[in-house]
Amino acid sequence: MEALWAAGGLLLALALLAFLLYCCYVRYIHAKYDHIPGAPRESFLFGHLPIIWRMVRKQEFTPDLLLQWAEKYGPVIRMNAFHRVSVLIVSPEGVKEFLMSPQHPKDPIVYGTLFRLFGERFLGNGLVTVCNHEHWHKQRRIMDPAFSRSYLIGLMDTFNEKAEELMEKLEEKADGKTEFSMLSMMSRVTMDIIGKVAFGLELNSLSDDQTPLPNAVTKVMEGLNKARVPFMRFIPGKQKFVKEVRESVRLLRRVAKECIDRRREAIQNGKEATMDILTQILKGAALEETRDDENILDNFITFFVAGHETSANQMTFTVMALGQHPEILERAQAEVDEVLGAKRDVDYEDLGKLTYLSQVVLCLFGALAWLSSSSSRSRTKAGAESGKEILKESLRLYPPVSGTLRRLEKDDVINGIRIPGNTTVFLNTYVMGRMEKFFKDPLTFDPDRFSKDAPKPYYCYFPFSLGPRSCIGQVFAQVSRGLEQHLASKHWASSGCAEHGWWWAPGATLMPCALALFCSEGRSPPCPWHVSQMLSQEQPWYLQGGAAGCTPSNCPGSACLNPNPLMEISVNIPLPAKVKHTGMCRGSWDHPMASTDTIKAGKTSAGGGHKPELAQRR
Ligand code: HEM
Repeated sequence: MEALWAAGGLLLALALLAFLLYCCYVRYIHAKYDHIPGAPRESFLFGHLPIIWRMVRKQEFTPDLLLQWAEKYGPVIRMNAFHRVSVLIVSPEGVKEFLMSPQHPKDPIVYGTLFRLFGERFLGNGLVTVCNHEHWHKQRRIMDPAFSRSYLIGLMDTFNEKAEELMEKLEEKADGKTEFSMLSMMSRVTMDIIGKVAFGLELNSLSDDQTPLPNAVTKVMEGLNKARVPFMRFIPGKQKFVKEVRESVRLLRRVAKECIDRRREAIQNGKEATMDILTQILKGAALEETRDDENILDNFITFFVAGHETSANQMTFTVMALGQHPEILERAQAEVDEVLGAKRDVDYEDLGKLTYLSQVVLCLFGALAWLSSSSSRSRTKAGAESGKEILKESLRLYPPVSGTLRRLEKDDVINGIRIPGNTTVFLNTYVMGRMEKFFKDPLTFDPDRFSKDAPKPYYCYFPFSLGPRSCIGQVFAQVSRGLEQHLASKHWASSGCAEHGWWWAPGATLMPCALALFCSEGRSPPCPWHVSQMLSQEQPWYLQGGAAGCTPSNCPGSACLNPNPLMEISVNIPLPAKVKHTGMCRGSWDHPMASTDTIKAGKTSAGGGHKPELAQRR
């Protein structure tokens, strides 16, 4: 017994000693980095983590904290977590240094966490996550031709076809009553397009939302967002979810394998291989000395994940922004009318002329052409002259991928501040895109800031990243650029609340949350925040769409011109019986293209993310 006590005591003493030594190490790290400005640490050990945890708990939007820090402590800002220090850099000099040179690899500590998802191999060593430069370069060189101009010209038919399918779906829904989630529509169309053009798969997720592969991708994205919660995998009550995510990852890899086997067989049987991403992946694999099938599967998943959600989010954000700015919408419409006229399908050559939409590559324009040709809008030159800026501006304020991380291996000096080697460096386009220092009046949506005569935002704007590791799918992403036109021409729009702005779900990518919208011309939009409040209130609520500070007591009755029975349809969650009346005021949102947002955020799988302060800054 005594021996047991002694052993226990010894273990305790050793643990204490280890802890003390660890504290000394943390102290040493603090001393090494404390010359770099940063917010005060909340805790010796946890550093700045408690601030972030608190925000995550309150479902606040963490990139806004970085923005505050950048403005207060920038351009080089220290962030502590245990013995690790990351440095956020918000200077063009720093962005240039870290993104343009292959000398600074992606940070393996951060990207390594995407190798597996809840224990299942996920992105592995695919193109986004691979950190070893040689390995990355070999893969990228082989994939690049799949994104060349000649390849993209060959894809026009597919894009036209998918665009038409989407437009048919939207037309079907546009009866002024039917509710649907715009984000989910965008997600499905981008998934169908990537499936087809990258891997020759007909997913048909736009017409059938029960197809297994798209559902698995959605589940995996949800898992990716939730995986940020520490020890999520081991939390009781989350086991079912974790199991579903793991099964989805396995399903993706299984489908990938079948698809690859089919393609290999076809090639062996002498069939001419389509020049798509899969062919390129296989070509790359064939050049390797040892075949690495797992790496092929990594890339299959990488393209699905990297390609579809980012594009869908960007499309939806842009649609929302256009909904808020009818005058910009009109200019965009004018351009499409002018360039496409009555054409139904769009040629590759047309794309260059749609300057407003910045070298649009994908042919959602096919449908747009048709839609705009049926419109009676007047044709002006204004749109064509100023067009291409909208999407750039949308990506400035709402970049789906907010930033990227690099590893600084040796000491360096940026903006006169010495950064020690072996540090994670964080470059963030969301933060820089919202700083007054780089963009005048940064929270105003103003596409003209990207016009051809305006000063170029060098190294402070990088929604597709910059340099060698920039987005290979940038041109694919332009699929979105037709969609706004369609939405423009059909009076689809979305809205936010003057008080609460848009909802965001910070996750693997930035995604808009309050996205279920339906085409309801002439109807004023309710504010998602107010609807959510209404749902959680005890007393009956009088909903006053979009107006700030609306309460049952101050609802000015007569202002509620538009008692709206459809409100109940437009809210995803069944309204409690106690909601007696849902009138909507004709307030600042009352413009001819008003439509309705409904609540998804905070109550749904989107993860919720709401930050009231955002609104004032939009
Ligand atoms: C609006 C849409 C998109 C945005 C905003 C976007 C943004 C980005 C960003 C910021 C990166 C760098 C990531 C990092 O440094 O960790 C990236 C990389 C990448 N993206 Fe995209 N992307 C979009 C669409 C696409 C599409 C459609 C595809 C595929 C068809 C794609 C495939 C990739 C790949 C493979 C990489 C890794 C490139 C490399 O490291 O060589 N992306 N993207």
